[in-house]
Amino acid sequence: MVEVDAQMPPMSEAVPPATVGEKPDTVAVAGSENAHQGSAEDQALGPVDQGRDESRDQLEGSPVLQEVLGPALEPLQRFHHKLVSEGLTRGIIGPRDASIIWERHILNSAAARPFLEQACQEAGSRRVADVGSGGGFPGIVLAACMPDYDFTLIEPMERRIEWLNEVVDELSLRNVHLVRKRVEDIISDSSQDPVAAGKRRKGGRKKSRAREAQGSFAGNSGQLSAQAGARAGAGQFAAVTCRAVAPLTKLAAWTLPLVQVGGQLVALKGRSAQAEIDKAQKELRKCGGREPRVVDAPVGPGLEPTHVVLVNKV
Ligand SMILES: C[S@@+](CC[C@H](N)C(=O)[O-])C[C@H]1O[C@@H](n2cnc3c(N)ncnc32)[C@H](O)[C@@H]1O
Repeated sequence: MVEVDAQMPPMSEAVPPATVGEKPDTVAVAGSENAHQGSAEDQALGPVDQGRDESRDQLEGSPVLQEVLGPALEPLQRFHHKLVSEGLTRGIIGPRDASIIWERHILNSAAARPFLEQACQEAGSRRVADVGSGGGFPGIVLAACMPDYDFTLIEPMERRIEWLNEVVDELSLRNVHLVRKRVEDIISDSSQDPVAAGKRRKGGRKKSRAREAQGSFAGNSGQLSAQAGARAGAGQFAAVTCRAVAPLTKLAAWTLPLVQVGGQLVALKGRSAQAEIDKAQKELRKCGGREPRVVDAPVGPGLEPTHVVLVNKV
């Protein structure tokens, strides 16, 4: 069993300075760039069992995978294979991740599914955004598990977008749109809020135009698509999910503006979830978040549950 704690490392380690012309990939976020000290996900998700066999996934061949993932198991096996064979060298997983990809990353991501289905049903839409998808957690896993839902994966780093685009093609996912932007830029570019719009103007049109030119990928096409970019904006999603991106004090403003009224934030979090909520009360309310709460999310039979923070948008 793996202890899962999706508490985020300090933002200085996690947020790439994404101005145009800069290479965000050179900033340590996750994977090989800081592999010598463990990936950001390693740091974010907590300690792992030191005595295990590092070369073989602990859940390989387990009936739990079929039971939890159902028809999504087949595409996710391909994702698992790609993570094992290329993930380390491409900076997607850390050196200690190979034996825990199923539980710590794939099943952990899939645990958000029932909460997203419920949120979408209540909001009357099937549009979901994953903010800071990294190597595809939870967005790729959820898109494979929920083929009738529309997923927009928001990720600013070029190298990760390239990886995600390959994954979308190799898994034949037809319900994924990739948007290469920082989420706060998406929000300010689409916001009707005069304060946010004012900030945008002050921030300079040049920079913002250039960022737009970075564009976005439409899933399963491998091509740039302006349409996919236009789909991501304030108030457009029934549910927004995320994992290991930022503390709730920051996530409030990075996620709730994307959620439509009547929708929900569904954030995968670690054991400090309640403490994060307590700290972020003011920020959550300011962004229209109500009734923040932590719920246990089953990961699979015999596996330790994870935690999900739910926040209603009013
Ligand atoms: C620690 S990684 C987590 C990745 C993935 N969610 C997971 O659980 O494995 C954080 C991710 O958030 C992305 N990120 C950081 N700042 C962001 C921002 N302002 N907008 C969108 N994504 C951001 C990073 O590029 C990185 O891929």
